[in-house]
Amino acid sequence: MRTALVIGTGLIGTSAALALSGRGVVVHLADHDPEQARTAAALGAGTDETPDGPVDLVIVAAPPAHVADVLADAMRRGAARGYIDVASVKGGPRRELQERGLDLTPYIGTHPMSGRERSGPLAATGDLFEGRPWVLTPTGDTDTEVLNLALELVSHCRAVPVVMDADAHDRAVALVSHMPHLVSSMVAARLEHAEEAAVRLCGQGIRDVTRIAASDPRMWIDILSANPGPVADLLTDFAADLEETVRALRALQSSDEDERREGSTGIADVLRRGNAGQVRVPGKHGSAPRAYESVTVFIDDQPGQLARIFADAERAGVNIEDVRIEHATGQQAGLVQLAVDPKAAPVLTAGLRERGWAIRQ
Ligand SMILES: NC(=O)C1=CN([C@@H]2O[C@H](COP(=O)(O)OP(=O)(O)OC[C@H]3O[C@@H](n4cnc5c(N)ncnc54)[C@H](O)[C@@H]3O)[C@@H](O)[C@H]2O)C=CC1
Ligand SMILES: O=C(O)C(=O)Cc1ccc(O)cc1
Repeated sequence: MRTALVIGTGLIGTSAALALSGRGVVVHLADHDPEQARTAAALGAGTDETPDGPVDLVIVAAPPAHVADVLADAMRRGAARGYIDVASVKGGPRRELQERGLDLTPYIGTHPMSGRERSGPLAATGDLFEGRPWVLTPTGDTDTEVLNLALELVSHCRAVPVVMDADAHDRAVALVSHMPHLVSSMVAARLEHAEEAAVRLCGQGIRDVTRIAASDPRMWIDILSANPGPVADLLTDFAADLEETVRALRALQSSDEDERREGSTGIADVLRRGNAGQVRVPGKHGSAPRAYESVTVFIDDQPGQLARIFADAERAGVNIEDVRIEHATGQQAGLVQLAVDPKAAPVLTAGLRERGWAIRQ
């Protein structure tokens, strides 16, 4: 691929453009708000000048509700050899294009499974898609040359291509992204009017559960409007679980011992099923999940602390698989949790202690 045109230069479009530009592809940037394209160009994602002739690949990164319009317009004016979009839903845009009677052989619906809570070009990074799945939904009619262009894009972004049927994709993302997003929002919504004294106690658990609730509601209204059926089906099952759980908790309040036992069984059941689902979440690089052991180190909130811990871990010959930081409420201090291979945990603990670090037992 030598040239590309990104239409919609927000978070996703600009991130893809940065990755392509970094690999020597000439990238043109367009947005219905020219200021966004100018910003993306200023960040080094390409040029906001209109291409002279057809480019190799058009990448449409506008909100889902606009994708079919933007694609249809680009296809009608013969803007490229191949066309893709990156919208978070895949069935709707394809059907809309079909209804317009367009030749869909040069089109592939795609979806990079990577994002951030922030929108716009200023939130973009060229490494956003690294190691993440990038779903491609070609059909039997898709032009092979276009599939190759899409695969080249995925490879330039260092993402992992995953081929799926468009509707199967929409059911899958309802399960792993859209439904969890709403549940996160509903948990976070409980905090809106909560007392300050309660909110101050927030720890890592609620931070994890509510992180994605910080996202831009406009984008999520678009996403959910394009995939309402599968999400509503999943929330119906979720509501049944909620009802069961409330019933079990009420039973735990009973003075009757049998009822309390039943309540306890009900709660144990939901927690056990949660464990069984959680272990299916893929580990890093999309591999099968691995059980790591956590070594927790106390740090002061000062420059250079993390760099020193990492250097000391290297001296101990231990590979850090993952890392998270828990900030202590109201103190300039925190806890760094280093996830390591279980066999390496005692080695790391001893190595860090030797170099003066305080390790949580
Ligand atoms: N935000 C995320 O985490 C992810 C989003 N996506 C998908 O990527 C697409 C873009 O999302 P973001 O980059 O997050 O949004 P964004 O809000 O950061 O950027 C969207 C851009 O599209 C432009 N735009 C809107 N209507 C347009 C039109 N008719 N023609 C040209 N440009 C138009 C906007 O001005 C804006 O610059 C969406 O379809 C979304 O579903 C895919 C994966 C992850
Ligand atoms: O939901 C997730 O897993 C995210 O991390 C962010 C995200 C949001 C929207 C998408 O279309 C894809 C990914």
